Amino acid sequence: MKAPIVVTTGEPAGIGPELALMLAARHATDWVAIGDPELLRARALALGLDVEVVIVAPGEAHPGPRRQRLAVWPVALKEASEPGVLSTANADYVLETLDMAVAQCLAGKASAMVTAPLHKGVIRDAGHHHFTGHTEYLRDACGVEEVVMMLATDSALHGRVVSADATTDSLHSIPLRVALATTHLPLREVADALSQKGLERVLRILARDLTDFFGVVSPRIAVCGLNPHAGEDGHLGREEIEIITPVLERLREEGLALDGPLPADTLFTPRHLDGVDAVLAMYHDQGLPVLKYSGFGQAANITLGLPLARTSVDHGTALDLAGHGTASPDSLAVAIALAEDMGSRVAER
Ligand SMILES: NC(=O)C1=CN([C@@H]2O[C@H](COP(=O)(O)OP(=O)(O)OC[C@H]3O[C@@H](n4cnc5c(N)ncnc54)[C@H](O)[C@@H]3O)[C@@H](O)[C@H]2O)C=CC1
Ligand SMILES: NCC(=O)COP(=O)(O)O
Repeated sequence: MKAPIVVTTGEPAGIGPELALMLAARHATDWVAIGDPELLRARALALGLDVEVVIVAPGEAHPGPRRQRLAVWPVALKEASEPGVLSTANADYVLETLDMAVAQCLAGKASAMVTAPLHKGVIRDAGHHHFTGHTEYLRDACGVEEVVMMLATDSALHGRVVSADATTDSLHSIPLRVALATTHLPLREVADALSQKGLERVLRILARDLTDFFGVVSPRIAVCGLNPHAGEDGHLGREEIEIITPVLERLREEGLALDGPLPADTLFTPRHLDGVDAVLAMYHDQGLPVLKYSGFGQAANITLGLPLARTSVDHGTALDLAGHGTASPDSLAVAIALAEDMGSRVAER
């Protein structure tokens, strides 16, 4: 029996639980949700979604795909949850769903994990002061030194090369993969967090996983500078000269195809993206606004460098929409489809 993909349902006050239910209402699903079955039943009832929530023992196989049925490996809420209302009491519940997913993936009982959004702030407020996101939590849970966050628009999930039509003047038609050199940290700490060693590790993971998971044989990666105009020859910052360029030169000697460091403002234009397989941005809000402008709601977030396959949605908890049934489940569907593909490739390597 094939191990199922598991979908952690995320922050119980957010849209995660209802997105899982919406997909189960529309399609015959063969993945297993991890979360509180009573929460899911209550949300289904409130939203008028005709979905039977079936409890399965953790690690056990899916009972078989059928539309309007959602299989769940149960984790109990710490207290009842209202849509849109955060509670620190349920932070440990959210983390327990992740721990179950990791343990079952590493034990071979799950083939990949997909995460619905959690709320980073409420988990920190609950006392997990070092928590910054799934990406870093999974890195530590899996005991690896470095991981890479990459988001990809749906159209960039498969196929060899991100090929921009040079005559296109809109980003909307361009498949994009955007990876980050740093993830969740205050902007004022970004420059200090960049190092030659870290950047080299990130580029090696990115190049390897573009090949392993996306079938790109010799990936070409465009690397952003950190500073305006990529530092303007040192007049607007020295990170390009002291950190980024030496790493790129070293890795080019090994045969990696790396462009840059390039000014980030013009890198994200059709001509510069032509033939590029992924962009490496130096920080979260340098790269992700472009990705989201290009394909918000139709993209997936992938953690590269883990010993398991993990994908996620491209959005957050959307507390403003929770409980209304109006949020789009499309990104979750994209993330699940990608996890299917990645899961089989992780098993091969
Ligand atoms: N993978 C994850 O667990 C992620 C978690 N977050 C967390 O989510 C929380 C809220 O973050 P925000 O920055 O407010 O971003 P957000 O994505 O939750 O909301 C931004 C805007 O997008 C809308 N939106 C989000 N998802 C949507 C969907 N599926 N369909 C339609 N509209 C949607 C929201 O209504 C809101 O107007 C934060 O704690 C953040 O850290 C954010 C991104 C990813
Ligand atoms: N904006 C993407 C993001 O914050 C993803 O966070 P996470 O998957 O590490 O929780």
